[in-house]
Amino acid sequence: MILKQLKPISNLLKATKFWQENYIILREFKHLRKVALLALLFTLTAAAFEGFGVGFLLAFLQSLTDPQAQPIQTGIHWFDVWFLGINASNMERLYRVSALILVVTLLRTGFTYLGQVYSEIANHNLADRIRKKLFEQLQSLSLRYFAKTRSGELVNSLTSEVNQICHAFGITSFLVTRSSTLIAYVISMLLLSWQLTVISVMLFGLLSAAITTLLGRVREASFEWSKAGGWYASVALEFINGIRTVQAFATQDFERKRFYDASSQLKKAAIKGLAASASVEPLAEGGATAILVGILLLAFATLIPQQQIQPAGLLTFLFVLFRLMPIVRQINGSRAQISSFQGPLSSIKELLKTENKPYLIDGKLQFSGLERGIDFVSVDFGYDADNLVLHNVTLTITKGKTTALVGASGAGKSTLADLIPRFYDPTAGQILIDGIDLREFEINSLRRKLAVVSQDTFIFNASVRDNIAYGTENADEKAILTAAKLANAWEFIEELPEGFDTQLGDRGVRLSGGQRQRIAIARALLRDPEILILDEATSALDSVSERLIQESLEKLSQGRTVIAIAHRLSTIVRADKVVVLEAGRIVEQGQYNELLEQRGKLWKYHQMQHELGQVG
Ligand SMILES: Nc1ncnc2c1ncn2[C@@H]1O[C@H](COP(=O)(O)OP(=O)(O)OP(=O)(O)O)[C@@H](O)[C@H]1O
Repeated sequence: MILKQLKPISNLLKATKFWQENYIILREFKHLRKVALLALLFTLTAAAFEGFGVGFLLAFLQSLTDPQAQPIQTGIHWFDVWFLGINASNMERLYRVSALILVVTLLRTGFTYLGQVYSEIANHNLADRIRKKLFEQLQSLSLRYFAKTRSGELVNSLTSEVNQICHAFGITSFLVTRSSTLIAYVISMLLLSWQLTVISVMLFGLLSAAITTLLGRVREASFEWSKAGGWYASVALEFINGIRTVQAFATQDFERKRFYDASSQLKKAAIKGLAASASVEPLAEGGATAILVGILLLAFATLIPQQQIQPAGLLTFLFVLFRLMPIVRQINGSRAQISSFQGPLSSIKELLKTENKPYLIDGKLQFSGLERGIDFVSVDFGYDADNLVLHNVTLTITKGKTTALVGASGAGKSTLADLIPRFYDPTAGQILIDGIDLREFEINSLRRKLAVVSQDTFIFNASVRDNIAYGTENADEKAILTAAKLANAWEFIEELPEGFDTQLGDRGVRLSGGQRQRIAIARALLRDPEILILDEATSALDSVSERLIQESLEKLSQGRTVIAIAHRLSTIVRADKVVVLEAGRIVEQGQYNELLEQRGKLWKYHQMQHELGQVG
């Protein structure tokens, strides 16, 4: 009901520049409107009590300074008789008004507390919603986006910048609280002396304009600060993730310099931002004090001699003005803080925007299984528009057969394989599954039938069991054990301190390359995929590990459609089809022995590896 009546106000708000610039975040308030409205209601009630308090204070001061004067009245008869005691003695009035001041103060502080609590609830709910929105956004983006964006910047936005935004909205609601108190005070001041109020408002207006100029500098500094924060997080993350390489290449000094530079830049940007933001409050306070003194002198020189204001009125006016000063200071301080959050706010808004990001548009068809095969028809692909990595690739991957991709490093083998789970979409041409364009299938229904095994499989910070069962819902213990055994992983899992319960990843045991691969194979076996993409390990494994992995891969491949990226030809001798890629083009395809007989590209690779002793 109330919400409907607020519609014209919300329409007006939507027309403002502020709304249009911050729409992407403000729209989240739609889900928090009840809490936000309660916060506003409590805040306004607290401000109203602040105004009543001033009125009662005037009555109190009048009883003290001028007992003979006509008592101050509200015009509400029962209230004036019962609460203000207009018919009672001066002492009695003093007691009643004192009690009223006490009650009003208690109510004011109570409502201020409720206002603050509810606005904090709104802020934290907002931060929670934004964090989840960012997560959804990142999950729906194509891998193209991640290839171009620094992970440190993303981590910085997801952690520190979201918190800063939450803080910014906390400050905004504080600003609303203080502004409504300010309005209550200005109304009380107007009732006490409109002349003094007009002069005060004009002077404070001038002060505010001066401060606004200063806030421009704060805003600018905040952008630099946010940029430096993102860069620092990137450097820190790279240093931690690359610690092995750093140590192996003895590049500690280089990394130290990079880290120190990023940290110093962050320090400089932070100091610059804070110095600009901190200069606002002293300026506001100095200006406000000068205004207060000026008004005091003016009142004594003109209004009191002309009897335009009584001493009790002037005292109350000055009391209000005195209480107003910290409020004006706080309002300006909050404005400065809000300006300093413009940098993070703009990063988050940028991240939430949808129009400038690559998405994979989901299809509608459910993929229920492969019937014939996958066809690449004149497929071109480039990570960026003017740099094609695959050129005119036409290829058939037949159901139940193994298709091996061979070629020099950088030829485009992994890129070609990445198009099948739709990590990327072709720049031109089509990929057909049983004659239907891949893009028509719902992505997850397709990916559920597919598994990728590569050496850089991500091991999660979880138990061995959970790592194997990752991506397979409701996997039972027996199936996990069978998968681990078939993948030849059980032997080393058994040796781990807590077997299946051993924690892996960040905080747990680190696995060797071969062990990681066997976990990946077990994960894929449990998933029981129809289509299997095998990206063979490039690093040399010892002959025992290699034999174990080869053996488990053969078990995994049985009865499935396999796309194998091979570096050592020995692993694909038995493939049904071999596709040779060179600089993104298919240069040969056919059966292994037939291609060897043609003495073309595959034969050359074969010869080279034969010399190295990698094929028989
Ligand atoms: N995320 C990416 N962003 C931009 N370019 C990329 C990306 N990944 C790969 N490339 C480029 O695409 C080309 C093909 O790379 P791809 O990884 O497909 O080759 P590959 O044949 O699998 O190589 P390798 O055998 O070394 O794994 C390379 O020139 C590479 O630099």
